[in-house]
Amino acid sequence: MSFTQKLAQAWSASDSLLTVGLDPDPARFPADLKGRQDRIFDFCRDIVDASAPYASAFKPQIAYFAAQRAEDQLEALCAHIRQAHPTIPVVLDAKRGDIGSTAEQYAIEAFERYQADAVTVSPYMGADSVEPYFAFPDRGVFVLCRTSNPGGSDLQFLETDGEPLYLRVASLVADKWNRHGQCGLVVGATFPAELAAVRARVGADMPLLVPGVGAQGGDVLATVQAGCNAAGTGMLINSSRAILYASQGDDWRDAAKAMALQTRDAINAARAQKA
Ligand SMILES: O=c1ccn([C@@H]2O[C@H](COP(=O)(O)O)[C@@H](O)[C@H]2O)c(=O)[nH]1
Repeated sequence: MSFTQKLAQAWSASDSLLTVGLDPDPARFPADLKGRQDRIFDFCRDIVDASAPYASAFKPQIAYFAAQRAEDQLEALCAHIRQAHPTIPVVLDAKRGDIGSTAEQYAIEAFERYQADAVTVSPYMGADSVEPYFAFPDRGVFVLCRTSNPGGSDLQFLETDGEPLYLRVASLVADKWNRHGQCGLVVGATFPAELAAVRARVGADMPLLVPGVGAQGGDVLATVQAGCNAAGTGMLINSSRAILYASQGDDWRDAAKAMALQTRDAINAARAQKA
């Protein structure tokens, strides 16, 4: 089954557009995990299991694992999700971008080592830097377009031939790079007007990975109004820290579960309002 099919089934089966972001920061871990050797895996596994009923995707951010020399725990986590929650796709947030020969290695890392269903990449180095990912046509490739951070405007808003660069990226991906129907775009929830412009540019079918609700303050209703397609889907709305660190007390698993439910319900209330 392709990534796109798996994602469509996950949206439908879970009735959720929530992507739970996995950004494990040991400095913010609850006390009961202190001293455990595999605490990054243990923390993420329990978050995954608690939030899975409300999630249609998981998004581990690779830097949080690599910084702690915990890539083996990321491998184990991806294996756990495949085994315990096989219908929920894993989007590896790696934001890679390099020359083709190196990109081949990054693609192998994402799709063979971690067996991710999809990966995030930077478009900045152009077509040959993303081509190696397309050699895995059953996997998803999310290209950075209009990122959620304020500094994203430094380059993404530059005018090129009368339109901002992020819209050129959206057109390039939709018209040229999406030969296998496997591409998506990353567009921040913190910029709903640009999210609407991207949706209008790429049409209804392209999935948009949308970080920025929760800790970054993006508005859920504005996000859904701007980015959902007519079927009420089309987006992976990501929240990481707001769910992961909903509590640092003994109730952290229940608090994460409750926050995932609350976020899923807020998104669904906005979908109902849009319909
Ligand atoms: O434009 C982007 C692209 C990626 N991210 C990533 O999403 C999460 C957001 O975490 P929160 O705690 O929900 O703010 C994080 O992994 C970022 O690296 C993004 O924020 N913006």
